[in-house]
Amino acid sequence: MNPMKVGLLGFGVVGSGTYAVLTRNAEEISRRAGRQIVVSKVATRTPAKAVAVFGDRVPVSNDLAGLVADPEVDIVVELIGGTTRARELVLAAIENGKHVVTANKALLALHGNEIFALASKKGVMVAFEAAVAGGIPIIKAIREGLTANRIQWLAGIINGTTNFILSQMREHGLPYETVLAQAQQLGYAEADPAGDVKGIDAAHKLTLMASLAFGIPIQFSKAHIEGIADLDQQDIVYAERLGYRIKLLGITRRREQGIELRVHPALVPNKRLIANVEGAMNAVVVNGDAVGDTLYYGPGAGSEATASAVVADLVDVTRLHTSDPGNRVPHLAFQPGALSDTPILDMEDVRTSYYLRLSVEDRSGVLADLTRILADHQISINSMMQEQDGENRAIIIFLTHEAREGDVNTAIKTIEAMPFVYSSITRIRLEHLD
Ligand SMILES: NC(=O)C1=CN([C@@H]2O[C@H](COP(=O)(O)OP(=O)(O)OC[C@H]3O[C@@H](n4cnc5c(N)ncnc54)[C@H](O)[C@@H]3O)[C@@H](O)[C@H]2O)C=CC1
Ligand SMILES: N[C@@H](CC=O)C(=O)O
Ligand code: NA
Repeated sequence: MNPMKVGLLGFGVVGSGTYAVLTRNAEEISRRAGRQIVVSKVATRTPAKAVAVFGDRVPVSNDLAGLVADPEVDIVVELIGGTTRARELVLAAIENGKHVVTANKALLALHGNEIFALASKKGVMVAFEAAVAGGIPIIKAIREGLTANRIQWLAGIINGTTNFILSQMREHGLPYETVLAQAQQLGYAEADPAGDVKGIDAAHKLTLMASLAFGIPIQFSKAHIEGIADLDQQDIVYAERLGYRIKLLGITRRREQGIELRVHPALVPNKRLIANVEGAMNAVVVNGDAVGDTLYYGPGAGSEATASAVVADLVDVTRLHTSDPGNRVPHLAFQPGALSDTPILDMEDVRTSYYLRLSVEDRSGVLADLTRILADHQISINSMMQEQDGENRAIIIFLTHEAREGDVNTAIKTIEAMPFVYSSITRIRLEHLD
């Protein structure tokens, strides 16, 4: 049988890893796929690196539009990143009847609905395992392995850079800026790490997982996104003393009124497996009504780890490309005509627990006033800690039971206006993950 011909767009970290894995494991991959999968063409902005690898065995150019139009290419692998040029090329490839494999979570979070609709119309596959949690086969797990379940919620550490930063801050007590520079040096962070530290990269991945879990269109613009830049070292230390770790979590949960879709730092009980995921590793917990909790752990980034997912998609596409498009696994796990219009909840309507830290005057009556204000806003205290903070000052930390975010916001404003409160309140959500 003729080999399946792959056109590679981009030859950076993931592009070069994809070629390395495809080549090294060629024999096993063809035994699995039923035929050989070969890179037949490469197009990238600066071809020198690829030319050095391919020599004259494979044509390498900077003609990306030419590659997606080439009748000899069966599958286009988009690994250039970004959302403008990548969108044009992916749509053109689909228009030309080619299957697409991409690692580009930003592209799919912003333009996935359009891309999947066109792909369904054209009867081609767009595979994206590498786009969420890199090498962890989480798309496969949610879309196929858990298909019997009504998924209730999922939560994940889905950005390696921020998890590395938080781990280093906790273990070595280093300030945020120092650790971020370290993450950049080690190559975990992007050249511009803003998307990582602001939580945007995690929100791209979470938005895709929410669609797969709940059968809703991709709605990145409705995600609530907070990053880790404002986290204070002292809260990492207090959290530890209270039996928690602070993690940047992506959480999506089905509620009666709608779906929560949020990325923010959170205290997680340190007895939870996910609280012990350290460094640049990723992990996702998925809760289904039949199976209960399942946990997926592994490298969310890196050249060959991400390539592992890209190549798995290539094998899937190779196995399935002659199948009836109507019988393939739907892009978003649910049939395109069966997506639901369940709304994404406003952050004000999210319910969770909270860690609240504030500095107050140390005199009688203060605690009573604080607890009264919290009670007035339907916020019930689970536990509290108090310690001296210089003369006549005390630091108070409340851990609350589940409360409505909007009520917590109002209570915080009321408390901050009290004359005996010396600081703004530090509020970090607390997730029991049950
Ligand atoms: N690096 C990683 O660990 C992971 C990356 N990804 C995703 O994989 C994709 C690729 O990432 P990397 O390989 O890390 O990036 P990279 O920056 O190492 O490589 C990008 C390649 O595409 C080329 N390129 C970029 N823009 C281009 C344009 N407009 N026209 C022509 N060529 C262009 C570059 O010259 C380079 O060869 C991105 O979407 C990224 O988000 C996903 C999971 C993990
Ligand atoms: N910058 C990302 C790379 C993979 O998606 C991360 O840090 O996780
Ligand atoms: Na993955």
